[in-house]
Amino acid sequence: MFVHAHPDDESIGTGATMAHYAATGAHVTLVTCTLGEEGEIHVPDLAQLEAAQADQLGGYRLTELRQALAALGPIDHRMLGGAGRYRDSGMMGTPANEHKRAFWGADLDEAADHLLKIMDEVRPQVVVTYDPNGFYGHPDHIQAHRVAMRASELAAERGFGPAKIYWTAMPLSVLKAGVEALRDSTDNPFAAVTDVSEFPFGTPDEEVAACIDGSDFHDAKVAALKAHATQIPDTSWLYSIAGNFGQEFMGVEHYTLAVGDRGRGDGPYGWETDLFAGLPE
Ligand SMILES: CC(=O)N[C@H]1[C@@H](O[C@@H]2[C@H](O)[C@H](O)[C@@H](O)[C@H](O)[C@H]2O)O[C@H](CO)[C@@H](O)[C@@H]1O
Ligand SMILES: [Zn+2]
Repeated sequence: MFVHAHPDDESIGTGATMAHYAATGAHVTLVTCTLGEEGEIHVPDLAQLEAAQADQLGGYRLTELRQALAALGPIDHRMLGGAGRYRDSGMMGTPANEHKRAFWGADLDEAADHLLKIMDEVRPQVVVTYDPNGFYGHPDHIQAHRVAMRASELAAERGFGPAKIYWTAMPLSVLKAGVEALRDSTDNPFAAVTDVSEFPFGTPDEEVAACIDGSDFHDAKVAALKAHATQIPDTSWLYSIAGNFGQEFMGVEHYTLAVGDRGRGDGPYGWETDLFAGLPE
């Protein structure tokens, strides 16, 4: 089960992992917490859907999300509390944080109860969400982390908690390699970056627990990103990295292990190659 904040996060952060496990026949559930109503719009013809005008972007992003999931494989998709229950809170400190339905202001136990109901039905062995900083500090990502962890705690009290909980992560070695790979690129989005510590994310390699190689699903992930056209323009840094550093960046996704026991792993830090490592077959 993947718990994500907005339509597009599932593809950007865990698209290759989701496609990998969907292809193995695992039951992959995605829970999306908001419709992304406050997002930018990189498709000029749709500019008037923005929150300040028609305020229809959320509904449109749900169609983008469904198209993205079709590219990733059979995915059981749920909206937390039903579509429209929680609203995209906007970037930290913006007025949208105060909207009466903003996810950032949601009652934690009420939101966790919505997720608990899905967990009781699906009984996930593994849950994937963000770290306490929401990977990069977005309020909806931080709240998604809190709701996922609270629901998992309540599920465990009821005897159906997940055996393992992972948080998305970007190893510093991969960040460094990505910045280096783009250094001579004409459209280097990170040209101003002098040190990877400037990024709001990045995990020391020794703290990473799992590296899921979904390179076989690189194209599926790119197709899913393309589906999110209002958020990810063709000029996005995501694609420039794909061109210069694609397989490693786009097809391989990393995680820290927040709950559960690590299974057998590879390499200098014993990174698991399977999120189900160590669980009974
Ligand atoms: C990947 C992700 O979480 N995207 C969020 C994020 O989008 C950012 C936002 O539009 C910001 O204004 C841009 O400068 C930045 O480039 C975007 O990544 O926040 C949006 C508003 O909450 C959200 O809709 C989007 O899914
Ligand atoms: Zn997001």
